[in-house]
Amino acid sequence: MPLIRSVSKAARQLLLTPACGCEPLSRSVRNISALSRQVTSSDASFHSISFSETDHPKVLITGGLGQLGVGLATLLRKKFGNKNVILSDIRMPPSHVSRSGPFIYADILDYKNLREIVVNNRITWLVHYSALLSAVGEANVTLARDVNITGLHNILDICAQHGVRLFVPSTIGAFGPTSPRNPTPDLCIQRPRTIYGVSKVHAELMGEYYHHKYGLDFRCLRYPGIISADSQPGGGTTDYAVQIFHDAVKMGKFVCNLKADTRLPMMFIDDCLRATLEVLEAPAETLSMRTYNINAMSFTPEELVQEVQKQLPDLRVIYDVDPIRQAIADSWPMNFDDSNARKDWGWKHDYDLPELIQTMFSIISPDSRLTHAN
Ligand SMILES: NC(=O)c1ccc[n+]([C@@H]2O[C@H](COP(=O)([O-])OP(=O)(O)OC[C@H]3O[C@@H](n4cnc5c(N)ncnc54)[C@H](O)[C@@H]3O)[C@@H](O)[C@H]2O)c1
Ligand SMILES: C[C@@H](O)[C@H](N)C(=O)O
Repeated sequence: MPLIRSVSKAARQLLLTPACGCEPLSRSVRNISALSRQVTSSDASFHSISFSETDHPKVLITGGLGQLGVGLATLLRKKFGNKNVILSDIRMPPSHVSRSGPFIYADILDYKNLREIVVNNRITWLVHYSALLSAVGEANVTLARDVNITGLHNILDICAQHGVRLFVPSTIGAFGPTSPRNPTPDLCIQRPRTIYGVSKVHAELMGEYYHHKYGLDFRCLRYPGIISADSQPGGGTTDYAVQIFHDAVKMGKFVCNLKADTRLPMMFIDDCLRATLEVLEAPAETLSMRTYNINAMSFTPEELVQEVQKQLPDLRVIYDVDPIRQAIADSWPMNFDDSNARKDWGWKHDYDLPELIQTMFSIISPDSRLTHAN
């Protein structure tokens, strides 16, 4: 069985080189042959991997041209070196992204191409950011199902077969109207009402199942709505909390598509990306779970407007509620309980609402423009 031999060799190397950050593969060596996707013996010799050449992980980020990927690549490249972090997406990278480090075309629905990229680049960590977000997903359920569920299956199989540590973000959207909403704990009823939420619960459960069954080193954080100054959100329900800063500065006017009293958990991007690196680096024995809530702040549009108006008192706000986004927001947590993340691997946010406002306005000046990754 050449596949078993090559995986056993990789497992031995992993055990000898813990600095690569990968968990022992003993369980996956026992179980990997049970993986549903058939791997031929010629594939198996192609898979032969060694992590002993480097102390740094070799990272692939899928869906890397969205709101979060470029920022994460910048953070990881500072720590692990430019050539060790590859951004990928199906869109054309803007020139500043191409110049900043390796970029590769990768469609997560193309299993063979994805596997080739992982193998040829000796990937040891994969951050799976490709997804259709909540509002865009409701507008195109079939595509959301393909990208968020079929795409995830490709990622899971490839990572399990090649001993790759896998990070998949989940979301406040993985909860639904029957979940406790204030606060929402890690373990409770999850019955989301969006294809986005359904696909994220599926990702959480499949990742945890592959961890237990095949030893996949799966790590998952449920992000709140993420607020960034220099990258554009990709079509979610929490997008208003980014847009308000730009519209306030450029136009002095903001049209809010959620009701004034809609409370949602939110986080500044720097906290989100640091949490991602921290959980990826956390020793496996500190992780009592594989899927954690992380939290920072929680506010309503009205509260955010009040804070923004302290900086720009002339800002005018109109509420023009989008019923689809409002129904989604009304089914999501108002506050997140992230006590397990704080206890297990020391999670601590840096940005509350005042620091967020100060930082956003220090980046977005009247002369600034949103950086469009597309
Ligand atoms: N931004 C947030 O507020 C937030 C909150 C919670 C969770 N998340 C999760 O974090 C991840 C990244 O979020 P984001 O805001 O950067 O998303 P985004 O929508 O901005 O970017 C997603 C990227 O996926 C890419 N993509 C789509 N189809 C693809 C395919 N077939 N193959 C490869 N790539 C494909 C898109 O081109 C896009 O660049 C997502 O999984 C999202 O669910 C984000
Ligand atoms: C919350 C998160 O998953 C995303 N920003 C959305 O609103 O869809």
